[in-house]
Formats: sequence, structure tokens, C-alpha cells
Amino acid sequence: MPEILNLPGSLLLVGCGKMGGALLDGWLARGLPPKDVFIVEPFQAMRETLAAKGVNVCADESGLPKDLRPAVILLATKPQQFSEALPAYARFARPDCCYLSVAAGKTIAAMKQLLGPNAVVIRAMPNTPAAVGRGITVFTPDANATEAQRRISSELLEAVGEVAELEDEGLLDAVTAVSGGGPAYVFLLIECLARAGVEAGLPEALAMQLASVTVSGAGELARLSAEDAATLRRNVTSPRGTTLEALNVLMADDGLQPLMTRAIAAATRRSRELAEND
Ligand SMILES: NC(=O)C1=CN([C@@H]2O[C@H](COP(=O)(O)OP(=O)(O)OC[C@H]3O[C@@H](n4cnc5c(N)ncnc54)[C@H](OP(=O)(O)O)[C@@H]3O)[C@@H](O)[C@H]2O)C=CC1
Ligand SMILES: O=C(O)[C@@H]1CCC=N1
Repeated sequence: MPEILNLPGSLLLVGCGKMGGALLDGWLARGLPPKDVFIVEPFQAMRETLAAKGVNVCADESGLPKDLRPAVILLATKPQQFSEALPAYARFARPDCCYLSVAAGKTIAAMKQLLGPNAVVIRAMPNTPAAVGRGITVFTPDANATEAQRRISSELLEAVGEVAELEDEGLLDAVTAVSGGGPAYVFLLIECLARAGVEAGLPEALAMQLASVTVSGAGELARLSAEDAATLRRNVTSPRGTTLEALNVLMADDGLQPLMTRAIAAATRRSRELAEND
């Protein structure tokens, strides 16, 4: 992962909640100077937390320095807040500035309607493990993005995890369902595994520790191993052993796969809906 030391201008964050905050923490941890970061965040308690990190914070756009020339503007309010929030930032649209949106569903075309036709918008879908440098982001650049704008956005995102570029913006709704929301499904798996352990007689704290360390350890093994997930699964499953009994339940016709397929289809559908309405 590169150190971000040479962003050619400041970074402006519009909205610094869960996702904006995760990216910010990842960037600060990797060497982005706090003095180069400007944040607009209406929530006062959050502004106080942010100010303690040494970044510049204000409650709305009017509090920004008049001569601010951001190289990147991260758009990280909720999709439902875009129509109200974005027009105030149209004045920054210049060839050496790009808007990096992380909002679910909001298309590049829709954002350009709010920011003006000259705005260069990169639509990205990150996830919250970015806070610990272990995120994954897929992005689609506007057709008018320059090579330099793609590179800056890509370098920023690579600093907090893996990055893939997609030409087909339409696929970002499925990306949103799989990896944008993916950490939530994994946290739910931890919760369910722990609850099942308690139901099998384990003390609650031990059950949570077993579930949480097992999920993160298995994730790390999947990441570092040369073997694919199916092989790693088979490596755990002894013939006529205990895991097989559990997998017979999880891999039944009405098991985890059809459930996951339905869940991802529902999230993908919702991302497409967010493009049109709230
Ligand atoms: N959470 C996640 O894991 C992921 C989220 N995303 C996307 O990231 C975006 C943010 O989501 P998330 O962080 O969860 O949401 P949050 O509600 O946590 O963060 C949004 C923040 O923006 C603030 N805000 C509202 N209006 C404005 C405004 N006009 N100007 C500046 N800031 C404003 C909100 O303040 P207030 O609360 O006072 O309204 C809030 O603090 C969404 O578009 C979402 O689709 C993408 C990938 C993953
Ligand atoms: O739930 C959401 O809509 C956002 C987008 C992906 C993760 N969180």
C-alpha cells in the first residue's frame, strides 16, 4: 500500500459518518497530513471528535476557507441527502478537482445534474474495513476523468485496501450488495455463531470470542492461502466427523446459498431503487 504523502491539493470530506470516518481513519493512519483535510459535518459531537484528530472541520459549506482548492471531494452523506447537499459544492468543479462518491445507488449522471456538467465524478463503493487498511473498493470513473484524476482516486483508495476498476457502472449495484454491505453479513455470522454456541451451553463471552476469532482467522487464512475457499472448507471437514454434520444443514437445498442469493438480490434491487428515489 502506498503512503499518501503527495495528494496534489487538499481533501474535502462532505459528511463524515460511518463510511467517511472509516476512510478518514485509514488515510490518517497511512500518513495523510490532518492539516490537508477539510470536513463538512453537521453533527456537532462528530465535529468535536474529528477536531481532536487535527483535521479542519465546519458545520456547513459556508465555513470552508474561500480559497480552498480541493484535489478530491469525498461525497459521503447518505444517498437521501445528496439532492440537498451536493449543489453547494458545484463551485469546486474544475479540471484539477474530482468528486469521489461512495453513495449507494447514486449514478454519475444523477450527481452531475446536481454538480454541473463539468464536474468529474468517480463513483466508488468501499467498505468499512478501510478503517484498518483492509477494505475493498470498486470504482467507475466518469468518461471525462483524466488519467491523473483516476490515478489520484485509485491511490487514495489503495491506501486503505484493495481496489478494482469497473467500466460498467451498472454492476456497482451488485458490488454494493456483495462487498459494500458484506461486512454486516459477516458480523451477523459472528453473532449467529456465538448465539448458537450459547444455546449449546457455552458461556456468552467465550462463545463470542470463539466466533469472532474464528471468523477473522478463517478470513485471514482465505486471504493468505494459495488454496481456494472450497478446498479450505474441505480441509476442515473430516470424513464422518463433526463439521460434516453442520455442513449437511448449511449446504442443504434450503441452506445458506439460496438464502445468500436472496439477500444479495434484495440489496442489489435496493441500490438500483436509490438511484431513482429515496
Ligand atoms: N456504512 C457503510 O458501511 C457504507 C456506506 N456507504 C455509503 O456511504 C454514505 C454514508 O453512509 P454512512 O457513513 O453509513 O452514513 P452516516 O449517516 O453515518 O454518515 C453520513 C454523515 O453525513 C452527514 N451529513 C448529512 N447532511 C450533510 C450535508 N449536507 N453536508 C455534510 N454532511 C452531511 C450526516 O450528519 P447527520 O447524521 O447529522 O445527518 C452524517 O454524519 C452513504 O451514501 C452510503 O451509501 C458506502 C459503503 C459502505
Ligand atoms: O446499507 C447501505 O445502504 C450502505 C451501502 C453499503 C453499505 N452500507
